[in-house]
Amino acid sequence: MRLPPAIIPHTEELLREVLRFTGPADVTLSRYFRDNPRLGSRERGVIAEAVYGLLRNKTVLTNFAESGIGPMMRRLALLGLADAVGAESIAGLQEGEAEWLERVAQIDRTQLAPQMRSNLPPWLWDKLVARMGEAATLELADAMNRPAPLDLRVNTIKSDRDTVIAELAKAPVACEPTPYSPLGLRVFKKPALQNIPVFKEGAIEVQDEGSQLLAQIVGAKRGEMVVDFCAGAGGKTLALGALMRNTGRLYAFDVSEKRLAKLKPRLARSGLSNVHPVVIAHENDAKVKRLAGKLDRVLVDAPCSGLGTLRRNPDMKWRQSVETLGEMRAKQGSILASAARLVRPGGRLVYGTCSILEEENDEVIADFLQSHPDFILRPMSEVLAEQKIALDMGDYLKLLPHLHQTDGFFAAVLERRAA
Ligand SMILES: C[S@@+](CC[C@H](N)C(=O)[O-])C[C@H]1O[C@@H](n2cnc3c(N)ncnc32)[C@H](O)[C@@H]1O
Repeated sequence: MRLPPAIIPHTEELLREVLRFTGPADVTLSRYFRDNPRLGSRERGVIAEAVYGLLRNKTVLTNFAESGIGPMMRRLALLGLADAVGAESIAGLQEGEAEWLERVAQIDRTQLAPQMRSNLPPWLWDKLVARMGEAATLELADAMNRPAPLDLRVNTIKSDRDTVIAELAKAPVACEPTPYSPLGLRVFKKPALQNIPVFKEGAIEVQDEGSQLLAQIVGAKRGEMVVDFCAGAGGKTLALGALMRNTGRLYAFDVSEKRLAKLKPRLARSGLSNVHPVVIAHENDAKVKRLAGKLDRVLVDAPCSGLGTLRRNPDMKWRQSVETLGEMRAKQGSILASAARLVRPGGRLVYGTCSILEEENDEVIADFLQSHPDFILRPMSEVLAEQKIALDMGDYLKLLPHLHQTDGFFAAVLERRAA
């Protein structure tokens, strides 16, 4: 079925805003749809797919757009829409546009130069190729250019994985257990979860399998004192609280009151009562210092470039640069150093990011270990064995979309030497 012609100017206008990269694309999209309430759900879906497709394949599509006619933003909108729904579904094309889209559709994209095909910015392409070679970088880029499946985590305070699979089947939602996380389910079609009883009852939460694993390797146990230092909207906090069986004390710190506020309704659904959200002004806040040396486990899910989450946030690759990475790294080091003071002798500090870059990962840990001789690295292979997670890793957890079908994640487990 053909789409209404107004889809083209709407996509064009939205792209104009999104491609300024002044804020996250998903925020710009939500605002645009709020401001244009007459757009139906099908139209919104198509426009979003076109915009996200354009962000994913910007290098290739910008190159194709050069051969077209008419204003550049319209050409980009048409290419995004043609990739999303096929040129034959677009109504309101002007003279020559259908033929041009037909010519573009004939191009064999696998024959394009590797860097163009990767749709990565040159600085990122160069960095990844230097580390992993061209073939692996292309595989990684291809995997990051495909939308992520929907992963769920079963909340063991409320249910278990088998029960949830059976309950979802009634909805009906087909899913399968995730390969590595013992609590994960992968759903291939994206249902409206809000109306499904197991979601309303708090038995499931949306969480990428990689993110579930990061919470799992913290190894938080019943009755412990734990801090989630960068809790945000609480994805990992909720997983940690359940792993602690709703006992002990789990502090959820964040500098963003807005993000922590989003944790509240999730907490209410989860049935957890061991979580204490605390807004801090910065990583050296007095509220942090008061807990020095008292914690069994501290998780630092650090603010990062987000380059491991390109499947969901393809705009990140265009919003980051070598300069923003440098700023991020300084912040990460400072947060990790402050969080380390909370850990009791023998306690553990877990550092994680959703970045695939060594600058934000291995290098932050190397710097930390050099300046903190009272901490040692616990090899990830050992930590995973403790948690009975069948993943083959060395010193660190390094999850990659093309190898593990998760977002890109990094994690290191550090232990404070016993006094
Ligand atoms: C990767 S996100 C956390 C995601 C969250 N843990 C989850 O699983 O949903 C990083 C968080 O760090 C917070 N942050 C930034 N600077 C911080 C600081 N100095 N101290 C504590 N949190 C900080 C940000 O507000 C953001 O919510």
